[in-house]
Amino acid sequence: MTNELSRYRRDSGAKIASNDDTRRLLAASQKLVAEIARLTGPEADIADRHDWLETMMNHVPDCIYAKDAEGRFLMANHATVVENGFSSMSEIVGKTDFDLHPREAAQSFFDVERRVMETGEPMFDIEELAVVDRGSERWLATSKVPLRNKAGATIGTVGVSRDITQQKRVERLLVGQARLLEKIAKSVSLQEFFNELLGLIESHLQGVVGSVLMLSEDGRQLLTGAAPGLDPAYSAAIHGIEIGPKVGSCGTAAWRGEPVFVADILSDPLWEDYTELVRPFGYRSCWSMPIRSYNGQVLGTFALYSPAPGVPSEEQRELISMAAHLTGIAIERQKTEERIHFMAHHDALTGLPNRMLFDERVALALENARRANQWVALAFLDLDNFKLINDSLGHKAGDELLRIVARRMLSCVRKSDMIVRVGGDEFIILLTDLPAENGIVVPRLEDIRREIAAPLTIAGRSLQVSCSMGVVAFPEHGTTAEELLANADAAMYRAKELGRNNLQIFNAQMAATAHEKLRRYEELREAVAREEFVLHYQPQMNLRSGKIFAAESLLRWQHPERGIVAPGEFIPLAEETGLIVDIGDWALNAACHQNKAWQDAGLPPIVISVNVSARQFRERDWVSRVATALAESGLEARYLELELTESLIMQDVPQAVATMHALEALGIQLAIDDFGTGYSSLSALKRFPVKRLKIDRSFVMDIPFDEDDKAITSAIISLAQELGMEVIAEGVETEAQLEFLRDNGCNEIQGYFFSRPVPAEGLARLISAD
Ligand SMILES: Nc1nc2c(ncn2[C@@H]2O[C@H](COP(=O)(O)O[C@H]3[C@@H](O)[C@H](n4cnc5c(=O)[nH]c(N)nc54)O[C@@H]3COP(=O)(O)O)[C@@H](O)[C@H]2O)c(=O)[nH]1
Repeated sequence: MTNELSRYRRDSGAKIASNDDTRRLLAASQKLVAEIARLTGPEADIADRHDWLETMMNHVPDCIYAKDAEGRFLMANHATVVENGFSSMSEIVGKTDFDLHPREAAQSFFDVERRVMETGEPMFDIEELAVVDRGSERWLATSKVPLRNKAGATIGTVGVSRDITQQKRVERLLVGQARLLEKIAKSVSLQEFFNELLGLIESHLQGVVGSVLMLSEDGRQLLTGAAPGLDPAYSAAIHGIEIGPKVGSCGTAAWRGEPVFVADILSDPLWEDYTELVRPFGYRSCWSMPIRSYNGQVLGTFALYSPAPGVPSEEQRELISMAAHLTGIAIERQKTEERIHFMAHHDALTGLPNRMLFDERVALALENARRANQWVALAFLDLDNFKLINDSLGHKAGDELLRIVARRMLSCVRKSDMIVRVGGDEFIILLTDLPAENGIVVPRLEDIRREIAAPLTIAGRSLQVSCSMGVVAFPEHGTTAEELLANADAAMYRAKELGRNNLQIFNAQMAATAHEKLRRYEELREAVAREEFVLHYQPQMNLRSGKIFAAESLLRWQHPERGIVAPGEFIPLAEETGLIVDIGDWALNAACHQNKAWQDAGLPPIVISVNVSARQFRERDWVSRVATALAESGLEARYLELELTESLIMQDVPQAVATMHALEALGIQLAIDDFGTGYSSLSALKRFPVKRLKIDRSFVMDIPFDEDDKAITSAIISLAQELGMEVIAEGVETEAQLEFLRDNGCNEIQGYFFSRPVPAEGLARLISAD
């Protein structure tokens, strides 16, 4: 051991197994034992054997030594002599570790030797951490075996110590790397990761300090990520430095996108402009490596500073490279997580916060307002006629409109406020930090309405959109987010009822209306559960044959107290709440079963038509539900017709066409209901696999008096004929209407003129009488 050894620390106990090298050395030391016995015994004169043994021992780079029972050196090889600062063995013989080392270290060596002597058992590979002056460490693997005389009595120990510092450093580095990767996997903060990484590198390469600098969002500046070992004043001085072709090591490395290893800061031209800045801190060399993303984009720099001039060794280069690589992974990982978090909390189309983020923030906003005795305003906003724009100008235009509206709203609020897209064309506006007084909220929300209503151009068309708002204020209209949202919804409903394009502040009457709506919903939900429905049937007549060829099934609610309730009273609520899906399923199944029952009863077969709502049609398994209804009832598909409205189809034409083809493939007939009231494009119409157009009652109603209605009706009849479709007129109440329709080529009619909708038995009578 060298004179530099100032402190020794025993790190671990003995290991039972030894490695091959140790075994080899122990074998050699056994020979030494024998030789010592010989040298100290009566036959101490075999000089030749002594010579070769000494040569062998002195060429071994490890320390080999023998001590007596009191720990006095009996002999030591050349490595031991030199390590302890002597030049010949005679200088060390007779000395103990207490003469050579600090007491604590000497005691620990002696304790091991005493244990070996007492137990008679060797101890292998005791790892000892030796800390030398100036803090550098050395690791030793020491093995000690008992030294016995001829009679077998233990008279001391033989020891072998080898330097395993390099192996230990590599091990520690590998463990450190694994721990860093684990930290990346566990998504620890970047700060924690950087500090751990720099700690690892700095402990491995003593005398250097590291820094991680991150490139700013705009890619122009370097910002300090972590540099715990650098002088804080220096870190502060380079924070925000603009990258460039001659900006020290890091600024240049980030600019060039390649490593920049500067051997002498004080003379290198890259540091020319910064020598005065760095000089007081004493850094002389700086080796910087760009940190890159998976796709090669520069994210920052990893650098090592040393007080000594020079270029990095191969090992140092490898470490810098490894550190920059791991840092890149950690930064990318964090960016990915931030992106995922952002996507989960924001609307992809507008970039606005979504409902999830709103739910997370609103409770906090209310709590803050409560504590500060402030108000919070919450408004539901719905664009008027958005669907019309979306359907007529296409989804791309609709998306563009939503983005413009989002931008306009954002321009009217403060950073602390929140605009949330909750879906479709619905938004929530959350205004916070409001003084507790009336008269502030409405003007600010009216500003938003005005801004939204400003003219705009989309898809080459000039447009103006209005919106409706329902507004509540905390704490006046509710104290919890749920209560406020429900009341804002009620106010919004009222705004729509009043013809849209207005703002309504919540009031008690709205609460009553909302409660009534909720009550009606609950009642309808129970009606669905109890199947309190019945179908009535309205016959459809062919004027040429004079026979009923089909009947439209029309739903009625058999209310336990109110008796038969017309669909107009509950279908809108069912559609709004989604209950229509279950109700529609019930109606479809009931109609199929009834038609099959009529056929089984021997009545002439007719087609039964069933109304389909948009919500039903959008169900992913809708086609298979229809197939199931047919299979379960046993009705042949050709006796079922589904009535789809124009607006339903136009909501998503490609999807609707695909679903219609799937239904057609089942063998079902399709009809477009209320034709003429929607806005089917004629080019789209010819792609629809539709058998029949139903002229809406509103056109038939005023025939023969209204010239426009007559013109529209005859145009629809001609269109159907051109497209090879059947055409039926509904709502036919008079002979004059019937004559007009017949004269214009429409031979299928439905209406009170022939029959009102009737219960199943009534229709059976009509068909049998036919
Ligand atoms: N999704 C579902 N919607 C359904 C279902 N059943 C009905 N409905 C929808 O309710 C609307 C109103 O139906 P209803 O009150 O039964 O009115 C129908 C007829 O009674 C009425 N009609 C028929 N002929 C005449 C007439 O000569 N004059 C006149 N004033 N009214 C008449 O028209 C309604 C049928 O219209 P349409 O469906 O457009 O053919 C109804 O419109 C359905 O949308 C259901 O099961 N599911």
